Order: sequence, then structure tokens, then C-alpha cells
Amino acid sequence: MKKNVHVVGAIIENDKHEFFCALRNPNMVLANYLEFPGGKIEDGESPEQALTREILEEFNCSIQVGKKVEDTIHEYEKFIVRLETYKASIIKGEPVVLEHAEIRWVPRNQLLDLNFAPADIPAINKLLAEGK
Ligand SMILES: Nc1nc2c([nH]c(=O)n2[C@H]2C[C@H](O)[C@@H](COP(=O)(O)OP(=O)(O)OP(=O)(O)O)O2)c(=O)[nH]1
Repeated sequence: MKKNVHVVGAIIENDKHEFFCALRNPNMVLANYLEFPGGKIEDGESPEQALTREILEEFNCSIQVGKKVEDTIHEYEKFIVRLETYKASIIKGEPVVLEHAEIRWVPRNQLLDLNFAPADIPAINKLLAEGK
């Protein structure tokens, strides 16, 4: 049976209307895909707590979590992910690359052209619809 993972991702927009995207490392699962920063929810955590912890651990900055954007289940070849995405804003610090290959700030109209993890596409479609 495929493993299930429950993951949260932050949708962070800067004042130039670009979105915070992180490029996964070649040695990570889903190597070289872009993703919204975040990670797995641990036992006993709320999605908001998990997201705040992950962004601090992986990018050394503090966020405030806002409204939920999307809640999707996507079946990959080896596992099934439930990805919940939330709007968020950085309230302390500047993101630093600690575990990813790089950080990119991407304008809304370029999101769909990039190599995003397939589970993220419904959230991206919501962002595109919002921008119309
Ligand atoms: N963070 C994040 N993960 C995503 C997205 N889309 C997507 O399919 N995923 C997948 C990639 C991974 O298989 C999984 C997240 O796991 P991870 O390994 O990055 O999370 P983690 O930081 O908790 O990792 P670990 O401690 O278990 O190593 O969800 C997304 O937008 N953001």
C-alpha cells in the first residue's frame, strides 16, 4: 500500500506580487520540482503550527498564517500526498536557503509555466483565478 503524507505549504506574496517558491534539491524526493515552502504535519500539530515550524526550520524566518487556499489529494507513483496550502506573510527575518537548491520569487502569470510538484497545480489554479 502507498504511504500517505499530510503536508502544508505556504503561499507567500511579496509587495511586487511575486510568490515564494522553493526548488527541491536533486537528492530530495520529488527532486528538482518547485514547491510552496512547507513540509509534513507532525503528530499533535495544527496545520498552522506545522507551517510556522517548517518555515522557521527550512528558511529561518517567522510567518503568520492566514486563510486556507486549497486542500488537494494527489497520488504520486510511490506515495499519496494531501497538500493543504495557506496564505502566509513573513513577519520576521528574510528567507535563507538552508535545505533547498534555491528560492525563487515568481510572478503569478509564470507559475504554471514552471516545473511545480504536480500536487500544487490546483492551488496554482486558484491563485490564477484570484488574479483575474
Ligand atoms: N513542502 C511542500 N511539499 C510538497 C509540495 N507539493 C508536494 O507534492 N510536496 C511533497 C514533497 C514531499 O514528498 C512532501 C513534503 O515532504 P518533505 O520531505 O519536504 O517534508 P519535511 O520537511 O517534513 O521532510 P522530512 O522531515 O520528512 O524529511 O510533500 C509543496 O508545495 N510543498
